[in-house]
Amino acid sequence: MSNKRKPKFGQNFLVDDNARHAIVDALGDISNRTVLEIGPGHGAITSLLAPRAQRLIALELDHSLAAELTFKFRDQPNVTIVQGDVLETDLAALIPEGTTADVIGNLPYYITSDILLQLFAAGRAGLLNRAVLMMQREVADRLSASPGVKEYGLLAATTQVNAEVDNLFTLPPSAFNPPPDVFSTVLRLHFAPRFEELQVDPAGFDSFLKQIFAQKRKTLHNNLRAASYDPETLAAAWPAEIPPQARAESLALEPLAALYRALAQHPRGL
Ligand SMILES: C[S@@+](CC[C@H](N)C(=O)[O-])C[C@H]1O[C@@H](n2cnc3c(N)ncnc32)[C@H](O)[C@@H]1O
Repeated sequence: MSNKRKPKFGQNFLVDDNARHAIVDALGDISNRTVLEIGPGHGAITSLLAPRAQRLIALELDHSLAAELTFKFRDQPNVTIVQGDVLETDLAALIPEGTTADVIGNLPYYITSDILLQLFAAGRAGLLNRAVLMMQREVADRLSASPGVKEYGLLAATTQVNAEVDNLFTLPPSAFNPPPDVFSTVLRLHFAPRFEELQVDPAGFDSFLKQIFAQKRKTLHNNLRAASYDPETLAAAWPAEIPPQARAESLALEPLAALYRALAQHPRGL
């Protein structure tokens, strides 16, 4: 079988010099930081990070690119190239104990959501401080959307309960070689899990968010009915601040957390 059409791991390499500087600058002072780079490719960002970071660990799935970078950075002892799948990598094992790391990456777009969930878990474990990530513009818009706008949904709520999000800048396809079909946006995340402040347990609130955002066209009430909450339980627990016909998409995290806490106190009928 020919290898010609084998999918190549979302490889669109950044060729815009201003953009690669802006991405690395967005991480701020990294002179005493451990930085994890996801998908270094040919090293467009890596070569700027190497002289700035105290320690740089770059995770690349593609064997030939990992070999190319290992050779390129062979004389820079603060740089480690790891060949492997980021999603199969235990990030904790890469970060010196008792410290936090920063993450940077022009992400392989086909696994953006999985990488984000992995980073949120590491953020909750207190392993990460901030991340500068490039992703497809539409996905970035969904992560950073506010309640009430059409892009707001499960991805925004999940992101914003784990991190503060800054939408930094957008690049056209021509910034890459080969050019992707989509525009790309760079976001900065500051990992700041809000579970304690919202008085919710992380795993339970995660599941609750999945239930209430399950069907966009349904009201919050009807999504909870579909998730097998009985009407009496919902009536007894419903906070006065949430209109009966509200959709989850129109509500901030605080009222959603209030509803979650109230439901947790009521026996749940089926
Ligand atoms: C969009 S390219 C970015 C390359 C380079 N950072 C740049 O800006 O030019 C994504 C990179 O992620 C790598 N990659 C894809 N899937 C990966 C995975 N599961 N784990 C680690 N790296 C991956 C690809 O091989 C590719 O080098």
